[in-house]
Amino acid sequence: MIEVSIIGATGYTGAELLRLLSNHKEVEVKYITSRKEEGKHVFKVHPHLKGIKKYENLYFTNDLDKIDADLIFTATPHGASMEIVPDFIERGIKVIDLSGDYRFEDISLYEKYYKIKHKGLVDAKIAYGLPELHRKEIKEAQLVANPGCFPTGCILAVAPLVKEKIIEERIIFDSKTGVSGAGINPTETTHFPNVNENINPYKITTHRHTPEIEKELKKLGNVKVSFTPHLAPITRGILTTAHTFLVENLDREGIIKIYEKFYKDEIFIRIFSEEIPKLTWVRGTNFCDIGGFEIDEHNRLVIISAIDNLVKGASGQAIQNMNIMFGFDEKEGLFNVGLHP
Ligand SMILES: NC(=O)C1=CN([C@@H]2O[C@H](COP(=O)(O)OP(=O)(O)OC[C@H]3O[C@@H](n4cnc5c(N)ncnc54)[C@H](OP(=O)(O)O)[C@@H]3O)[C@@H](O)[C@H]2O)C=CC1
Ligand SMILES: CC(=O)N[C@@H](CCC(=O)OP(=O)(O)O)C(=O)O
Repeated sequence: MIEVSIIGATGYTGAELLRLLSNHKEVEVKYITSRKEEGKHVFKVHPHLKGIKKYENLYFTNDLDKIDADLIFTATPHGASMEIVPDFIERGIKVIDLSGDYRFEDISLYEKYYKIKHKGLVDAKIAYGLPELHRKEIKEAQLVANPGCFPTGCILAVAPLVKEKIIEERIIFDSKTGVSGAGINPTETTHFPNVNENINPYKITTHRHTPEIEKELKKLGNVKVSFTPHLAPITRGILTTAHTFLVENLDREGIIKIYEKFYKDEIFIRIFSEEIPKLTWVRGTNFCDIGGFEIDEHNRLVIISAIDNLVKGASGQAIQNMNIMFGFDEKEGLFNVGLHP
């Protein structure tokens, strides 16, 4: 049994950590933090958690100096995490950061896209927390940089193709996301009448997840990544359509075999050879469903992936990383089926 604490537990990913950890056999939640809800009981801020026995004595605190645990999740915005994480690292505590602050080995790339000055990486082993590609590093890390939601769906959709070098360098990702990806604070962009009955493209060529996807895929092979996100009138989920171009004449069955082999030991990757993945199949789950595998007459190979942005795209993946870091069963607290329909 380990103790964990959550910084930023009023937000969407913090709340999702609490929801998923309520079922985790190896974890007690010791501290949860908030600046604006200090002193309040967890059930007051998150009434959907009411009745969870292990949270009966859990109150929000804002005293970060007193926080300790075997592991701390920082579910805080980028820029805020780098102010908080170094102190925990110096105190020898393991940390999983859900923001983008520690995802880049090259800080100048971070600064270019996030448009903020980075305070510098910490003196500790840092792993990029995508278990399907970095399980060994995650196991040995003191700090895990949990991947971005879009990068999770995009990278997993094409990793086998890049590794096998059977596609051209250029890959185009078109992703549709649910509004919870934007966090708990409403904005003009997330205002209901602006979202409802619309599909709104945004940051069409400049989204900060583009370099994250590219630098990770470059570890597998040469790629040039183009990425465009769209806000869809749904609460959870990211559906990604990946457009790739085959360099040799391969058939659909051959491609599917490559995916099945690449992901054969991955419990959270489901390959669909016939059906096209749907967001409701993964809603509330840690699965990344992959399908499509159709090839047009110009050798364009289209792959579709579906994840829940709050689970495999954030808090579920963070718990999967925690399970790896502490040697727990990787499925613990995470193996459930989607809220379909
Ligand atoms: N939503 C998603 O689908 C995904 C989000 N992420 C990333 O995870 C992180 C959290 O996202 P999300 O939960 O959506 O964000 P929210 O805006 O919903 O929540 C952020 C939380 O962080 C706390 N917080 C904000 N600033 C500070 C600060 N300076 N110091 C301490 N606490 C602070 C806030 O709590 P309070 O105001 O109560 O103090 C708030 O509850 C972000 O970096 C985000 O980019 C990653 C993948 C997916
Ligand atoms: C709908 C929406 O606004 N989504 C967010 C993704 C948030 C996120 O996951 O950010 P990080 O993974 O980088 O922390 C966006 O496009 O900025």
